[in-house]
Amino acid sequence: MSLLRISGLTVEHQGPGGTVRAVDGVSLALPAAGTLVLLGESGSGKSTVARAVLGLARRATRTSGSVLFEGAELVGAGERALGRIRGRRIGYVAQDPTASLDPLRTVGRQIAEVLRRHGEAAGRRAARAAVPALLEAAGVADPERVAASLPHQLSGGQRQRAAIALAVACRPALLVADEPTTALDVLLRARVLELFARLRDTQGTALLLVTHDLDVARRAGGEVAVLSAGRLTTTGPASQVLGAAPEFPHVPTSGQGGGGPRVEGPGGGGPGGGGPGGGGPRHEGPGAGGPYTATSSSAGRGAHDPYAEDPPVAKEAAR
Ligand SMILES: Nc1ncnc2c1ncn2[C@@H]1O[C@H](COP(=O)(O)OP(=O)(O)OP(=O)(O)O)[C@@H](O)[C@H]1O
Repeated sequence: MSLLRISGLTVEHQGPGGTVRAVDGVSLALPAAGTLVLLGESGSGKSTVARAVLGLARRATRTSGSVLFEGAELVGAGERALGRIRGRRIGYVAQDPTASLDPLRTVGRQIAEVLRRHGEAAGRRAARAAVPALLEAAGVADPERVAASLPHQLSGGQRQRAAIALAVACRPALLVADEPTTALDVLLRARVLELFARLRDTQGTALLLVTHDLDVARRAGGEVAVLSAGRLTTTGPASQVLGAAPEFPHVPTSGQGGGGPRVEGPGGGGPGGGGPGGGGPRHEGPGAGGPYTATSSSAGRGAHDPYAEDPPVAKEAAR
């Protein structure tokens, strides 16, 4: 039995301009301890699939099809049932780490609480003592200071790593990570991918990774599913779908279209420039080849904040 089996998932948003079919008949499977990368340009529907897995349907959204997680149907499930799964069996790292972190409590307190709630550490003192190692494993260089900080006192990269530590503190069976490395520099990006691989190897944590970045998709390994305008165009092992990874470190920078596998459009910025709705549309330059090619119609549609409407639920999901 697959840990996660998505069948014929279709999600439509009703807006003032009419109905947008963000996801159209997507079927995917992820085994326990597996890795599945959802790859696609901005607006292709990646985040919508991730939200459906978390049961984070928005108002004015119609979802059909099936999302089976550990044999339980999540499409149409009630908030109570979803609440038992989110933040316990499924950990969530959002594109924007501020959606996961409570702004009023220190990072250390938030992580310690998850550790206690999930029986990873007995008692307040043991939980607090376990926090720095968890932060360190998520790539935080000075874990004691970060644990004692409020989220706004941290840099964007530190916040993202703290959010990852929080999401994995409950030892979930599945980690859903939506562009978790977009705001990180290339070395931290590699460390986060290593962390995911270690979690898979040591705890059997499966990973559903959402990214627009070909390089991240290659390095994450596992299966890749390419989404374009809400539909799956290709699925298969990363090495087959995307070819071999270039030598590390490889830092795609500007939008000249030559050589590199990922090309930022003008204004897209380098690493760190791709926050929600930030920067220009991201797209592949000429010569990128492969199945992952942007269409100009969908590349410019990502200027919304995908979590703006439901921060409390997103926060709950990360606990
Ligand atoms: N609440 C909403 N109302 C209307 N349309 C929406 C809504 N949320 C998403 N969409 C549309 O659904 C499509 C898919 O959006 P989604 O956020 O899933 O894409 P994405 O591939 O994750 O993009 P990004 O990387 O920019 O987040 C886009 O066309 C988007 O504009």
